[in-house]
Amino acid sequence: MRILVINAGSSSVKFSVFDMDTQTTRFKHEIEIGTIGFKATLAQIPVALVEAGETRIDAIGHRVAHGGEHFRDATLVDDDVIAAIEVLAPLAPLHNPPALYGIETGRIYWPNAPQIAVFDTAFHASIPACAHTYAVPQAWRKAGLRRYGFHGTSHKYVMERVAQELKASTRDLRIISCHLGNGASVCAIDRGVSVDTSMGVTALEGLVMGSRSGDVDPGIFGYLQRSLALSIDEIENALYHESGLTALSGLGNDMRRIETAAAEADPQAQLALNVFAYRARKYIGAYAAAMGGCDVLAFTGGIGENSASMRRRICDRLEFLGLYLDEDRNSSVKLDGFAAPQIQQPHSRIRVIVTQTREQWMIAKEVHRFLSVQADKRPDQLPPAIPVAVSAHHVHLTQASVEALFGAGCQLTKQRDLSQAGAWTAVETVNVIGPRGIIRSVRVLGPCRRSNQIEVSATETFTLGIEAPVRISGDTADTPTLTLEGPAGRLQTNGLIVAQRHIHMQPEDAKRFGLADRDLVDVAIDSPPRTTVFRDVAVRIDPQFKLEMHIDTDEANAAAISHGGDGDLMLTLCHARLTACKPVRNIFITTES
Ligand SMILES: Nc1ncnc2c1ncn2[C@@H]1O[C@H](COP(=O)(O)OP(=O)(O)O)[C@@H](O)[C@H]1O
Ligand SMILES: CC(=O)OP(=O)(O)O
Ligand SMILES: [Mg+2]
Repeated sequence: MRILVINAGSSSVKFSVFDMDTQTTRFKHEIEIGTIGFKATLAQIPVALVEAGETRIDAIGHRVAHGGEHFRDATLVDDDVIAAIEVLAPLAPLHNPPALYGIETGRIYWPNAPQIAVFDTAFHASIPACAHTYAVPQAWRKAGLRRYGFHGTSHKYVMERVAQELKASTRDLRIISCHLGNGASVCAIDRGVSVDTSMGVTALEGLVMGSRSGDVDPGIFGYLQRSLALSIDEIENALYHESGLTALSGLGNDMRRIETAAAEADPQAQLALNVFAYRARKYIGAYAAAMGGCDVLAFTGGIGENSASMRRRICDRLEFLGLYLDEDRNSSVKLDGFAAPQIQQPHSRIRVIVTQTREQWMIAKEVHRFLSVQADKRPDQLPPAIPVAVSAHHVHLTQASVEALFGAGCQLTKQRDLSQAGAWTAVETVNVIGPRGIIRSVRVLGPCRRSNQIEVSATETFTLGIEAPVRISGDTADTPTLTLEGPAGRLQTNGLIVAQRHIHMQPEDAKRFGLADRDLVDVAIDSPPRTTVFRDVAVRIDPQFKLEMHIDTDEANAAAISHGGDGDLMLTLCHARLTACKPVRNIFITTES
């Protein structure tokens, strides 16, 4: 299959043709938008392809910057999708209109090729509410005002490439990805998912960019309107087109030119570099705090890839995080092929990696995957129903904790077996104590484990007064600490999680469904009048497992599944079905090779 990918950025249009059978790039080209505008630039694509002999196109992938609330995955473009992208255009005025024009071009020149939109915002759908919510009136938030974030395809590629380079799983890494191009953003990627990013509801927030301001005080709008009599359109236009490096340097948006002028003692150019670097450094510090640490700092985008001196400026004063750049390695970075060199000193706690971004390749992979899933989605292949069980709050304990809570030498007493082989409820219960409140008589599950794990619903984290991460069972690194109380004593322990909804299945089930461990799937539970589709359901595969989906009490309540209150655990209550035979995505994809 040959896929044409069109990536309409704010300063350039990049397009490539990939052969997915051989996993090779057949053709790639980039045109600066410059003064001719995006329409004239995009019109050159068919011409360039014909000249290169690339006339066979089986499918077209489009980078669409803004997908809003609705588009979390690659989507087949039809009239409704075009209309939805148009509606979002005011939130991405530099990006969605060129993407739409690219789609129109595709329809005219390759009318038989399916067109698939891949959204910048999709990778950031995982950002938690505390990071995506603006503290503004509810009516505005209802109207869709929230952090969406952009450059998601690029940040996702950086995550995968970094993990591959370090021979690590993305689930073990906290990555801060800096995409520094004409548009620029930073992303905090915590164990495989985006948890914060510097761009917001529009691609105007965050870092200083080529011609965009990045963060400003929202108070300036009223001030500029009243004091300088500027209209909203004038203010917005200036923030998009006449700000950033262009405004600070007075030399335009080209970082090379600004660096040259700064070296020749131009004070405006020097200020531009300092403001750019300072803002980036500030976000890196903030995201290290957001993730409780950082393992990798990655640079990509035209500036991140090419400007050793900007990387140096940004990393200066990050030594307190344990980040020590190696000056020689930094200044001798060569990104031939798919190189991803490490440029930190040997004793640096944080690895610093530079890599070219590969947005077009990522989009081609998404398109290919999307079309393969479509091909497999025949109704007769839909898998059978999956039993659903609801887990109430419960704890898993180590033997040492059992003794601390119930007395020296105490062993848990089995109450009854649970549906998953080897798991049982114990007679014992504990009180779970947080800074704000207590959950009493929480059931202990056996057998003992290697670490303590306390599973509560998101609602109950408010009772406790502690914020808990959504995690797959067993993944308790860096989880909050609280107090457990038993008849023989109290114990401070970490391990508080809200369990990620998941499906247990055997390898044979997985094969039948075409799924791999840790794939994320969409699952529908038909429970009228509150039929619910759960997304981000993790697949867990083990020969010991029995096919069963587990949700918590909050999720059961949302889907109107009656589960007999907080005490009951794991009774099969209803059935769910996968909405497709293929994963939506995998939580911890590490390599593309
Ligand atoms: N060798 C270099 N040194 C410094 N900056 C560079 C270099 N090469 C490219 N850049 C900068 O990269 C930016 C463009 O980045 P790019 O990622 O290609 O843009 P876009 O966001 O349009 O995709 C420009 O500011 C350009 O000056
Ligand atoms: C979202 C954005 O700013 O993209 P680009 O860097 O391609 O302009
Ligand atoms: Mg870019």
